[in-house]
Amino acid sequence: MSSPLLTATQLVKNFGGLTAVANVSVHFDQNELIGLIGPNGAGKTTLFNLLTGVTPVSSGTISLYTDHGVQTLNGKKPAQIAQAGLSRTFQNIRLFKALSVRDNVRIAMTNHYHESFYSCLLRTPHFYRTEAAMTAATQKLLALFDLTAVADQPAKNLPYGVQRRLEIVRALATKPKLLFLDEPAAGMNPEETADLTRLIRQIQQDFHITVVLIEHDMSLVMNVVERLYVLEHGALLAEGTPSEIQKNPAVIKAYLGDDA
Ligand SMILES: Nc1ncnc2c1ncn2[C@@H]1O[C@H](COP(=O)(O)OP(=O)(O)OP(=O)(O)O)[C@@H](O)[C@H]1O
Repeated sequence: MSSPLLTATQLVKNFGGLTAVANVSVHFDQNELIGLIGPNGAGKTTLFNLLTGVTPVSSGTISLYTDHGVQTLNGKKPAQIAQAGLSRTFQNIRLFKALSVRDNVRIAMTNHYHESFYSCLLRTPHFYRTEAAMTAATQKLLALFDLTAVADQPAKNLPYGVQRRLEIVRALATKPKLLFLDEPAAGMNPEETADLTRLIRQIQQDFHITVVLIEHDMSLVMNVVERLYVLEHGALLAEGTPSEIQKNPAVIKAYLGDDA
């Protein structure tokens, strides 16, 4: 029996007269790999923005199941939501381009390692223990995702597909329970997309977290996810396994068209 991780109930987002998300309810269980698909402008990124606190909801509730009971995420800031265990990547790459690969990962980690101002200033034993723990955790992540050889290079020197991989590693460095990936394969060549498919599976196996993926590349989505939500015009059109979605007449009509 799967355990719930996050539920969002009747989410609405209005931008002036436009309803970008219309009464959408979704639930994500622990260790699930979920896809979110839909035509351009369907409301997928807006839904991610609502769930991660980037955009406030017009109405609806977002609840996170934790070891200490159910926590509502409504009204929380992105940093508080990240602290609660939700992490994400964006459609456009957002790295510190001039910093090294290692520093990009290390900075993402600082949210998780708490050090007081005085501890930093006075260089207490606790400060050195935290520094050592961050160095070890950074090295482990870089090794796991095949980035050790480029650890000292500025992020901007990496090929596009590797920059995207680094973004995912940065999101993982915050130790999330739930990872949102917004079109991770956008702009990738077939070889990079195949690498990404392996990477997403590896994250599932090694980190035991829930991954929610927005993706236009149907072969990637259908290959990787266990369950899918389909949005159209801001509303939920369908939910099901990849094979159920591929057979769903409403989805075929609205979205998959001749590709189904
Ligand atoms: N900040 C905003 N202000 C006004 N309208 C917005 C804003 N953000 C999104 N929208 C509108 O909301 C609708 C949904 O946009 P959204 O980006 O969520 O769609 P999407 O499914 O992610 O599309 P795509 O696949 O093209 O990325 C669109 O009509 C978009 O123009």
